Amino acid sequence: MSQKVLLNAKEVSIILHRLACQLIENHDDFSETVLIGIQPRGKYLADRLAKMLMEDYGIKNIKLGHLDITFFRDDFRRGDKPLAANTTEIDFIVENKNVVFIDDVLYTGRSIRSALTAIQSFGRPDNIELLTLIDRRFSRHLPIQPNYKGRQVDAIDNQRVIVNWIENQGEDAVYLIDK
Ligand SMILES: O=P(O)(O)OC[C@H]1O[C@H](OP(=O)(O)OP(=O)(O)O)[C@H](O)[C@@H]1O
Ligand SMILES: O=c1cc[nH]c(=O)[nH]1
Repeated sequence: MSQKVLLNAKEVSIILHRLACQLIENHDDFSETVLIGIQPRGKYLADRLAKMLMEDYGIKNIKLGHLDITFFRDDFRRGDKPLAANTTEIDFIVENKNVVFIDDVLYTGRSIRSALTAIQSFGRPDNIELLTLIDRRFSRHLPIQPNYKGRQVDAIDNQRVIVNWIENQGEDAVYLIDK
């Protein structure tokens, strides 16, 4: 299996700081904004960005949640994937808020489509944006695009982008692998 490093730890760090600054540019003190990490892998990126916003940029009271999309996927009853639900943790109101979905990779857009349905149970946000570390462009099945992206990647269908975080894999790095 061949493997190529797309981003090393230093590059991930630079990109995370840029994304944090772009969020601040658009969301000011975040008083009307909530960050939602899409489970399972968007959680790591969302947690990291929230920590950075608070500790490195002095933003107080970031509202951070995690959204499980398992039962909202369009392949849910098809048996295409083993079922492994995660937790949803949203202990604030999303009604009339600016919601920022956060995920590590945007590929077909189907996960984000599921998230758009799942969030409806929590109210009607004013608007929803999408932040992704990796945008696999030219791969979309749905008209969904990121508002904030770390790096655009061209990859073919039998390749996969893998995002590792210190918190789960012991390193910050992004790889492109041949499946
Ligand atoms: O835009 P999409 O095609 O939905 O792919 C993006 C999703 O894929 C990954 O999750 P996961 O590995 O759980 O899902 P996957 O098996 O569909 O790639 C990743 O963390 C995104 O959530
Ligand atoms: O390359 C891809 C495609 C979907 N999801 C991932 O995590 N990586």
